[in-house]
Amino acid sequence: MQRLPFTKMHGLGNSYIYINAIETDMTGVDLAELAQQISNVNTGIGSDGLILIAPSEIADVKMIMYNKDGSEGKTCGNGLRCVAKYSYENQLVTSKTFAIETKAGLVDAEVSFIEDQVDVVTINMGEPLLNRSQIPMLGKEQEKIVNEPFQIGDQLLQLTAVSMGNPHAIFFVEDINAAPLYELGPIITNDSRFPEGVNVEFVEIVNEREMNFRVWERGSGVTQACGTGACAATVAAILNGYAPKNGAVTVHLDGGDLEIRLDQHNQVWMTGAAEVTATGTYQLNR
Ligand SMILES: N[C@H](CCC[C@H](N)C(=O)O)C(=O)O
Repeated sequence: MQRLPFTKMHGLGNSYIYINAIETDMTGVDLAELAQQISNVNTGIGSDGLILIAPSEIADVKMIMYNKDGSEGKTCGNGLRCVAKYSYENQLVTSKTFAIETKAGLVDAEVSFIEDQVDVVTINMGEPLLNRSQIPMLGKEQEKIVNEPFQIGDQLLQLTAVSMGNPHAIFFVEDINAAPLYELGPIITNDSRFPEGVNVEFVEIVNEREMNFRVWERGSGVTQACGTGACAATVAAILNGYAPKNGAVTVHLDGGDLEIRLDQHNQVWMTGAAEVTATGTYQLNR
């Protein structure tokens, strides 16, 4: 019976079970299966998925991320903030700025403190990808998908698609509380026009500096927050003229607020909280 030390952490309620794979040998463990098991709120610990903090040859640490359904994600904004917090507080890194490797590439993290605890983390999430082939999305229309008609069943929506290393379909609505999140989220996330699936976001513009946001995540369903989604939604708002370029936007997610900024070098910066919920040991092979 293998016992796995874990830390449960969340970014605005978007929680994952984190395993330090630098100290715990995960060789031979089926990570997709483990993600499904450990995420189960009844027979597991309960989370939106599994994240390993692993050795990296090109950065200070590596994040390996799985959604609740066992699908592997290429990157995860809330996960990156928690990986940064854990890495600093557990001496995996010594500087307060360091690099994290993901399947979508390298990101730079900076941790800031209240007393000796990491309270807020800023991540440079890199450059948004806008071309149809980069999302990826099928179709022969124009390369960038900005306010494009998107027929789903008997409803015609306006789609803006952005990749932050993972795919996001953003729909602007008048009232976030009336957004068809549970009706259309599970349908759009598996729509064949997105060959790798897609994270689905509904966004209500409050003003040019604020937006309300809800998400149906690829592989996890409705979560309390989605960091890459908040980045993608901010880029989409700028593309549609709802927010100023190089502006800072406060994104109000179900679980709290993220500060997102697109700088003059086309880099997307995300700042927000990262919190530890619990530590313990998980019994594998049950
Ligand atoms: N479901 C996403 C990964 C997690 C993203 C989200 N939790 C975040 O904070 O960015 C995907 O399959 O692309």
